[in-house]
Amino acid sequence: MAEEHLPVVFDTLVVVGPGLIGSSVLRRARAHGNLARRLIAVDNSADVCARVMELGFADEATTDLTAAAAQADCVMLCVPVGAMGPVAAQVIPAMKPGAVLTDVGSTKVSVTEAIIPSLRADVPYVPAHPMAGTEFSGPDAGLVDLFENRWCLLTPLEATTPEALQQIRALWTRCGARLREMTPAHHDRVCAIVSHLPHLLAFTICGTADDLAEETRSEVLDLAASGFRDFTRIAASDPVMWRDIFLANREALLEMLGRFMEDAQAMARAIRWGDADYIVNKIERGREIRKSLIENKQV
Ligand SMILES: NC(=O)c1ccc[n+]([C@@H]2O[C@H](COP(=O)([O-])OP(=O)(O)OC[C@H]3O[C@@H](n4cnc5c(N)ncnc54)[C@H](O)[C@@H]3O)[C@@H](O)[C@H]2O)c1
Ligand SMILES: O=C(O)C(=O)C[C@]1(C(=O)O)C=C[C@@H](O)C=C1
Repeated sequence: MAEEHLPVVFDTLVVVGPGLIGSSVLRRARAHGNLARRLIAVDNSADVCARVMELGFADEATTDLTAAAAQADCVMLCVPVGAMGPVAAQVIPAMKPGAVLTDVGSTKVSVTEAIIPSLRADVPYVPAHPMAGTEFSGPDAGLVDLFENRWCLLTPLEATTPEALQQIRALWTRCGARLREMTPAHHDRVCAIVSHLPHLLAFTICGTADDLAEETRSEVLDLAASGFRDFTRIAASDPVMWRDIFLANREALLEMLGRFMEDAQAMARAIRWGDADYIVNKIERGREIRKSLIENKQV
């Protein structure tokens, strides 16, 4: 059967936090009609709720979290990772028996540990993380095809029933994503290197260049060419989201930063001693990685 003719995965889908990720799911659900029949957005900002209604990608937008949760067949938490635990503690007691809880948090150990204490035996929980995004945030930033061909990582737990896992798999597949399952700890190590460390480097290099510009009272940043500009795109990301991610994935991120600093030292040594082979080998590995991402349609 063609995807658009499939029965909906959920009757009522409640998205808490209709920002970049939440509003992209809602836009996709609205456009394709095969995720859910009724779409409710919940946000603690009345301005965001008003904007959601203007943009028209939900049937209802409300600040009343528990009233919305009581109507849900699925609640998807799309708030910053530091808010997941407190929001889940409010949502779960209000949910119908059998309704599914899921989240999209960028870290999985901290988020699952924050949610598990509030879980009920009759509310299955499926942790998920779509590996897609931009540097923008808020309800205007969402894109209907944000998840097309991107990975969505699932970290099922004891509290994940096979039926709920199937439903969340179907939801992300219908958003266009490819799926992988792994443990929360493995997820956090992988994301520390492919997502969290690159952001840390981008924030840091922008700060270093800005300090230099101030010290030398010169035009350093005016002359930024595209190498530096590529760092500034991710450095423009949301401070609350990234503060929460860095603090939530502290151990894995510090481990990857340590490894990176050792490798950067090795590069410094090769430059100092004129070890051209070392330098060329590193650059060639970088080119290979870029090529394989392009082949995998991840660029
Ligand atoms: N931005 C990305 O690239 C990306 C990618 C994958 C996953 N994620 C994860 O998705 C989640 C959302 O990220 P985003 O980029 O969509 O953020 P966003 O800032 O665009 O949206 C978050 C929304 O949550 C609302 N919110 C915050 N606290 C709330 C609370 N306590 N109750 C109700 N609403 C609340 C905000 O008002 C905002 O509308 C985060 O956990 C993030 O780690 C982000
Ligand atoms: O493309 C970007 O701008 C992103 O930052 C997206 C990105 C990433 O690092 O790849 C950021 C955080 C996520 O949890 C998943 C995806």
